[in-house]
Amino acid sequence: MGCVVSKRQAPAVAAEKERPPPPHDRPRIPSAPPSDASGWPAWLVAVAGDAIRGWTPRRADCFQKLAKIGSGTYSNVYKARDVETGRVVALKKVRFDAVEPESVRFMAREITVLRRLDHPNVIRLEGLAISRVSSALYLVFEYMEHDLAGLAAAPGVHFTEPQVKCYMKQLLSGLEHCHSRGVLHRDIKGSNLLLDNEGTLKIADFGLASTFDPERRVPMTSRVVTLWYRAPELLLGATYYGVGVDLWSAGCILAELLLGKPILPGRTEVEQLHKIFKLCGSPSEKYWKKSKLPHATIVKPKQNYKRCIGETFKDFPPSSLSLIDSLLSIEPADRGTATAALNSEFFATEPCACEPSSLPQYPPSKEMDAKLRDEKARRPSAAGRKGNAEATMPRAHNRRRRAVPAPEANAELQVNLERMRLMTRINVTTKSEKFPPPHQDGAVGIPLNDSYKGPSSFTAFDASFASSIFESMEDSRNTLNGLPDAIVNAGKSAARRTSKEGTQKLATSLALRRLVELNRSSKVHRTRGKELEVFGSVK
Ligand SMILES: Nc1ncnc2c1ncn2[C@@H]1O[C@H](COP(=O)(O)OP(=O)(O)OP(=O)(O)O)[C@@H](O)[C@H]1O
Repeated sequence: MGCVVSKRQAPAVAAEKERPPPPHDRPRIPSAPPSDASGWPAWLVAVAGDAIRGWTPRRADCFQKLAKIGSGTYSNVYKARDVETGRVVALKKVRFDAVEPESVRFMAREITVLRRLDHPNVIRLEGLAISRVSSALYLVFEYMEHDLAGLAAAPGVHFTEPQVKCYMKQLLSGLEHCHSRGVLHRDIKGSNLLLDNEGTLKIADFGLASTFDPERRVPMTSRVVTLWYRAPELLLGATYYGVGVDLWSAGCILAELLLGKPILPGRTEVEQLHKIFKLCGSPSEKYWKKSKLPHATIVKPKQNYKRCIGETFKDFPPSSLSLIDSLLSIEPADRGTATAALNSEFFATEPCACEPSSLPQYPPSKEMDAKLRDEKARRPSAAGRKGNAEATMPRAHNRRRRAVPAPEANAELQVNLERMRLMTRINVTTKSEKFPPPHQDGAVGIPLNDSYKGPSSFTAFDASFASSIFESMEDSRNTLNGLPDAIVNAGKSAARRTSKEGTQKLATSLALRRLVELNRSSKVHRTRGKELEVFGSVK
């Protein structure tokens, strides 16, 4: 039953001339002479020779940048034209530090993973380009017009059941391929599911992906996956996990497409777990005993919740409920596999999935477009500023909250911690904190909210952090179990103060709390090197 996924290519277009990138776009990495005739820089060959083996770099000036289309934690993405062929491509300029081998290795992991994959529902890495001027490295991808998050948030877009089936079928087919090639994506979410104008969905952004071997399990970091799509075992600190983490995210996406909004929009890791338990039921005593997960004693709810997926989603097509039910199993093994999901009743029941090519043609819609639309709507117009502000402000329900990637949220924490370190003169910097990047950071309970304006808004963030973290801690007192009372009390009283002294005390208490967290997560930091080592050896 169902449809065959279309494999059509994006059309080629005429060539234009290239402009050099502006100076502020250049990374601070030193330019290095090419190592050999192939043109790869020495720092890349030395550390990540495997990732580039057999490939020749393109020159960055073979591409004309047309527009910036995305900006992530580790990259800026541009729509560009290949001057030689005239094809429009996406150029992902990756951020890394060429003098830090671990940073280069982390960046190269995305390339190695992508080169393992070859499927119509997985983004294809077409090549790599190097700028001789700035030593920047670009990943060259086929260009995709939309992403699922942006499309779902576009005004007036509502997906029918055959459309949802069409998208889900493609997502699960892509995941089936990744898993069969030993790749865990570890960041499945709407903005990483790209769509072209032919209706083809491709899984993108393998920046957090990892290889795995089900026969030889090795510990991996639990600091992966954007919060709203993060499986409970990761929230509980699991370091041994498998395909279940991607299937959980796929279950969240399926329910989100049918509901029209995210189903588990938690603001902190504790709140996220709470939302999961309220929907999926509290884990059994057997689960807690068996799992021995690191954070289990800290976040185990006192109250017992009954599973209520059927009641919550009573308006969903009945055949979707058993698939959602299995994908959102607390026990990872009960989520099955992508293949089992593709064979589920949902896809065999009428109405069947539509053909990708029959999907409506949408105007370009990316999560970034939705973000810009929201920002524009939020800015009062000149008339509004003159006194009619209310008329120009979007109503809260018109604004769709977006998933903030966990790495971004933790990057915010990282920057603030750096400042706190300066203020408090407590030096807790370790190499493992610097690399792997901020998303590996081990803190719990960081508020993610719409008001986040980036790392520069220290004061505003400080205030919201102070109030919301302790409010949420009051809500779920379990967060504080395990932290010394002195730290908790210092943090609470500091949060109540608005004076300079109060801010410093808050900083001190948070830095101390951070020390406790670092101690707790040092195991994860240590396993990180192992993960990379194993990654290198799995072929
Ligand atoms: N091949 C592509 N075609 C069109 N747009 C793309 C393509 N690849 C990425 N983008 C856009 O750029 C954005 C950022 O890309 P990507 O997710 O790979 O980077 P990232 O730095 O890992 O981001 P994040 O931190 O949000 O996970 C995407 O959400 C998407 O909108």
